[in-house]
Amino acid sequence: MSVSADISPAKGPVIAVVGPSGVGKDSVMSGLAVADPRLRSMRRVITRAPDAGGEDYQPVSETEFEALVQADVFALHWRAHGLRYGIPRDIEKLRIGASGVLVNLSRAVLLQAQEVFDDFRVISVTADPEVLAQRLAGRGREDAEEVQRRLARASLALPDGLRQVYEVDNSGALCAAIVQAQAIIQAERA
Ligand SMILES: Nc1ncnc2c1ncn2[C@@H]1O[C@H](COP(=O)(O)OP(=O)(O)O)[C@@H](O)[C@H]1O
Ligand SMILES: O=P(O)(O)OC[C@H]1O[C@H](OP(=O)(O)OP(=O)(O)O)[C@H](O)[C@@H]1O
Repeated sequence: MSVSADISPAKGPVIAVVGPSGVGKDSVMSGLAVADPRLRSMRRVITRAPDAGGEDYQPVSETEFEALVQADVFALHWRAHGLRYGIPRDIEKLRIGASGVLVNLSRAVLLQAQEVFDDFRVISVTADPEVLAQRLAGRGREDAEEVQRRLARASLALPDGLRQVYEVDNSGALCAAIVQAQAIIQAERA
């Protein structure tokens, strides 16, 4: 009788990149993904207008989003900023053979995410409050009122009970934050 070895490729961790609006989550994620092609990025489903710019996302209507919820398509979904966001269960396929899958999550769903994903890490991106205000205004995706609403949510704390949380300060140059995040990911891999 022969015993066959398990040769299925390993699954990379789910790496949540979190922090206040405008802190640089999408910018850090893009920089990490460019530097390491084995690091994948999860495309989110969002009830946002299709032409809003910024991250690559799948735009859907409220009705379409609700149909996806009912069809149990999402591993995680939440509401914030008047929008609905979903992470399809397909994220598990993206993990196969990857060094990790980056995903932009709400700080409010992290404990749930820790239960859903068997290998889950959090990179918490921070920046000084005045820097946040400048970046949000400079990005130009939201109007002034929405920028104020987002700034009011900036200090939301991370939940207690997260097992693997690492902080990256993006108050300065973006490349410095990317280097910090790379060091964290590589140290965890070693
Ligand atoms: N370190 C940085 N220095 C200068 N501008 C930055 C830096 N990081 C991000 N930005 C800019 O700030 C804005 C918000 O960044 P973004 O990645 O969209 O943040 P988030 O995804 O956290 O909302 C964007 O216009 C981006 O180009
Ligand atoms: O609960 P919080 O941690 O405050 O996060 C709320 C939402 O804000 C971010 O969304 P989005 O990417 O649309 O906005 P951002 O790019 O301005 O951060 C994040 O991905 C969450 O969906």
